[in-house]
Amino acid sequence: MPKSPGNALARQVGEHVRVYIPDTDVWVDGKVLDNHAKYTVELKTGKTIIAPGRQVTKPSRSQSKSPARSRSRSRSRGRGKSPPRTAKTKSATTSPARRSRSTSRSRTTTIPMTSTPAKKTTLSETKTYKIDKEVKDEVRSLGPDTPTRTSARLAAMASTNKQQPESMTADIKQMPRSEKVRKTMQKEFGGAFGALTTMLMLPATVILLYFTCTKGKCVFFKRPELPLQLHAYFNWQATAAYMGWFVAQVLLALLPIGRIVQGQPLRSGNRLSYRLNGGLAFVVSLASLVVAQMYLKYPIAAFVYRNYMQLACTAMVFSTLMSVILYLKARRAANNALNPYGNSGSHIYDFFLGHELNPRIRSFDLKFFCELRPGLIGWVVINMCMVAKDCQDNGSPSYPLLLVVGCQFLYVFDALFHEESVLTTFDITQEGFGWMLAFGDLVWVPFVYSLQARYLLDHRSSVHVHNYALVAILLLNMIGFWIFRLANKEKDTFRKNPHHPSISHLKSIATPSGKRLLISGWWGFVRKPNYLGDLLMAVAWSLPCGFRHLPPWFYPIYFAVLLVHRAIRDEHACRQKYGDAWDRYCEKVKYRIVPYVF
Ligand SMILES: NC(=O)C1=CN([C@@H]2O[C@H](COP(=O)(O)OP(=O)(O)OC[C@H]3O[C@@H](n4cnc5c(N)ncnc54)[C@H](OP(=O)(O)O)[C@@H]3O)[C@@H](O)[C@H]2O)C=CC1
Ligand SMILES: CC(C)=CCC[C@@H](C)[C@H]1CC=C2C3=C(CC[C@@]21C)[C@@]1(C)CC[C@H](O)C(C)(C)[C@@H]1CC3
Repeated sequence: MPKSPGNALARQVGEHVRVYIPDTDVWVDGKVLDNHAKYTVELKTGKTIIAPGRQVTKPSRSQSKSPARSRSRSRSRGRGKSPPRTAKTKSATTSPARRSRSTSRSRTTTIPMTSTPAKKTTLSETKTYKIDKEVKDEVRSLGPDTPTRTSARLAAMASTNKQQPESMTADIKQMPRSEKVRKTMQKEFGGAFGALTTMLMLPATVILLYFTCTKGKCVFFKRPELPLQLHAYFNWQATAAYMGWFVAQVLLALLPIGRIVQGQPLRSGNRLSYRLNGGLAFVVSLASLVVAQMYLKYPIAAFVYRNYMQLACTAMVFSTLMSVILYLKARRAANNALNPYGNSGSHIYDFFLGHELNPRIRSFDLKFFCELRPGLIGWVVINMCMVAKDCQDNGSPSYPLLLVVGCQFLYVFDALFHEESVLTTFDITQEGFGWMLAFGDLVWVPFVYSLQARYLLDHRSSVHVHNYALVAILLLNMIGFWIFRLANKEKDTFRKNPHHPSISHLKSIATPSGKRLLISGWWGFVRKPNYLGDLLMAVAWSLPCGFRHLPPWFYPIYFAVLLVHRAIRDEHACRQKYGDAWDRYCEKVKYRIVPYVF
């Protein structure tokens, strides 16, 4: 590169240039402020950046390659062959995750930036290129302070690209196209033995919780008297009712009403489409049951109360059968559809964790459906049946019961009306659909999460909570809900469109995968702010039950254990995905869920 007299570099002060930022894998526009030894460039965001000559070019020059790549290619094949307005990405990382993929195949993703097909941005991965550490650190340290790392042009397009917001996630993303799913080497949950034990323990817990805490008694530690007759666990009415409920939910989900959106990119590079009509299913299901109970006089509440255990047992058998079918189906699925964490070769372990990631029957996504419909709506139905039963037995429902049912109604209503957010959660993007999730969705959620409501009905006479205390509990629930909702919304919006105006002020860091991590806002407060909000709500739902008995506190205790374990699992997955960028995030945001505690 020709140098100006003295120590000055070729690009003049005041000249508009483009700077290549290694860790971000993008070029950014800026203006030269100083050109001695290294360039000092002012970016459009107002920040300045110090970069060596090899990272700075004229805007007109093709940015289709990283500087190192460009130089080495130009020697052999001539330079600047790619069309202008493209950004070639590369990795300058030394993360273990990255190193392990040392083959560094070149991959290309084409992103529609506007409605004009000619204007496309091409991102692809090139081989690792070395950059002197001092400069890399300088550039890297600028990262967090630079809210928008692509050029202003990309950012402007992104924020106006309303038709295809999801396409914008790809401009910072390198999607592995046809990577083979690796064998699961490290097993979680204690491997096959742990999986088998869990599959026996969880149904036993559902049964024990029911029989140890019913009307008139609630003794968790005493040996329960379990009935030995089959009809205490199964009857045809309950089986028919459960199957009717499930089929009704499938039919509602299949209604050709509601937006179709795309999920996060899969390993194959594709995205799955999902129809969003959970809100409709929720309203229609509840309205139909209310009409049937109140106007048609079907004794639904009494039936659900009386057949609680039989309904739960039917759901257990059903979810287990479904998991067997899912496992058999998964064994015939394409390799890149498999769950990398449930591909160990052990039948028990893979059956438990889910061998396939997103099993579908045509366009009907079974995991997405089960996560939100039969179990979650079923939970509200059971709760409402407890309220109706309380009215029938006592003339009106108690305030503590109304409070708990109201708070949980809000939680489920929120999930169904923000159905799209679920597409960026751990369950949908990374968890296979096996026994654990099927049982969790179809049995655990409706029949364990409704425990507080059933307790408040069965022990109405022994629960006394002052109205002021109820107001304080409501407040706690709303604070939890507020944190939960905002945190989930922040991450969800960021994942769908990192340039969205509502989150453009948030700081984030680049990762070798091309995806960025939020490090300010809620995700800069703790690493799992959504879990914090959820836990506060869990406590608020048990407080109205008082402290006389343990079973109504089962939910927050289990939930704390689940979330701590889940946070650790997710961190492990994130460390694999994001390498040392994840460690930098952990250094910056020290606590996972509760500041100064965990
Ligand atoms: N009621 C219940 O029983 C349960 C409720 N929940 C709730 O479900 C919700 C979803 O939870 P869950 O799916 O476990 O986890 P998250 O919604 O927290 O999703 C985890 C993913 O978010 C991404 N991520 C993590 N940190 C950042 C960051 N700093 N910036 C951007 N993206 C980040 C990562 O995925 P990537 O980078 O690949 O996008 C990570 O794998 C939570 O609100 C939780 O409370 C969860 C379990 C049970
Ligand atoms: C013990 C056991 C069987 C564990 C399985 C865990 C499941 C019960 C939970 C895993 C993640 C869940 C989520 C929700 C419900 C519980 C399960 C299935 C969720 C649908 C609740 C409503 C929220 O708004 C949510 C949509 C964010 C959430 C997603 C995760």
